[in-house]
Amino acid sequence: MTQITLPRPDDWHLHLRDGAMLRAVAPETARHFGRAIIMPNLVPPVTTGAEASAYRDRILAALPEGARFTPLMTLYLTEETDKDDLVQAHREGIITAVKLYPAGATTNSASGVRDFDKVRPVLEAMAENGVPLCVHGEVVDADVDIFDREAVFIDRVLDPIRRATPGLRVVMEHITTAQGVDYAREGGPDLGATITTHHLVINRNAILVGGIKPHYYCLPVAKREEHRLALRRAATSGDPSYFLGTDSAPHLDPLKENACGCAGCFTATNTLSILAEVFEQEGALDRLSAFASLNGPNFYGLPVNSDKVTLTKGDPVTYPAKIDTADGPVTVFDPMMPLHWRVE
Ligand SMILES: NC(=O)N[C@@H](CC(=O)O)C(=O)O
Ligand SMILES: [Zn+2]
Ligand SMILES: [Zn+2]
Repeated sequence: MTQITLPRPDDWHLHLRDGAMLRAVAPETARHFGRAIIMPNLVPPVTTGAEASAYRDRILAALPEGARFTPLMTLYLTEETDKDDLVQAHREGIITAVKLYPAGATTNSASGVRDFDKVRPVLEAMAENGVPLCVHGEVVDADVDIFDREAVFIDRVLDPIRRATPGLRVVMEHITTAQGVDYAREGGPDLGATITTHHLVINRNAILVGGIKPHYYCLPVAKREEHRLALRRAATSGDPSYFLGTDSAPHLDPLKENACGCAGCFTATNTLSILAEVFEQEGALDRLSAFASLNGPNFYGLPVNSDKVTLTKGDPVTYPAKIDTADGPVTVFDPMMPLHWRVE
């Protein structure tokens, strides 16, 4: 096969940031994707319907002329979240989902949830009103090894929340483990999971072998090879539980190449070429559309995009090593392999 055509893909987990960074990265996603779930972890976070609406306007203003890209907004869940404002923002179509960050788990998560009992009434209102909860699934307890934080979160936090809140629709964001893959598969129609592009490509060696490679550091941190292989089987299976959420998470290079570097891989620029390469390696090009274009809208109850994208196989594609923002450069994720699929 040298050409594939799919319904225009969507990105069900994306960081666009704000200001100069937003203006630089929004066109990178809008070039290939129809919609994206926009993460609310700005500083300060997007916590109210009014803030989500204003942020959506800033995103639309940052898009190139003629772009057909729809940002799907989220609210950042805090222990102070006003459930009436949340439900109203969802009814009015301002927000598509709500994001749960355990406090301290990742970039800009200090305002996240510490005591899960405090958000129980909000979660119940979300279940009643069909508002999906997107979850960064890692515990932050100092005694839990960073490579175990996702698996422990499933047992200690996620499973109890789901049992206590029947009907709550949950997306396990950026799963990185075989345990995440298994839990998502067995969770029924109210549970889905996003998988990033980079976790299909790298295992934890990418971060540490031959020196510290800050551009491969993200959260949840990449795990052992057996977990990467489980993610590849899941993503390429066609199973409706799994869909693409790139978690493209730009940080300025000086903040990554730093004694305390930020977590996040910036993959918006070359994601579709990487995915086509991965799916071809797995003999699953015919299932790329399920993962990138169909399963996400089906989970969220949205129509599949009506326009198409075509990828053509040929000589290795070129893409910039970095993109420029008015505040400095951002390194594009290097998949450490040639990419042969060009997006037309
Ligand atoms: N994935 C990351 O490593 N970083 C994300 C936050 C997140 O998605 O956890 C970011 O905002 O930079
Ligand atoms: Zn996260
Ligand atoms: Zn993220």
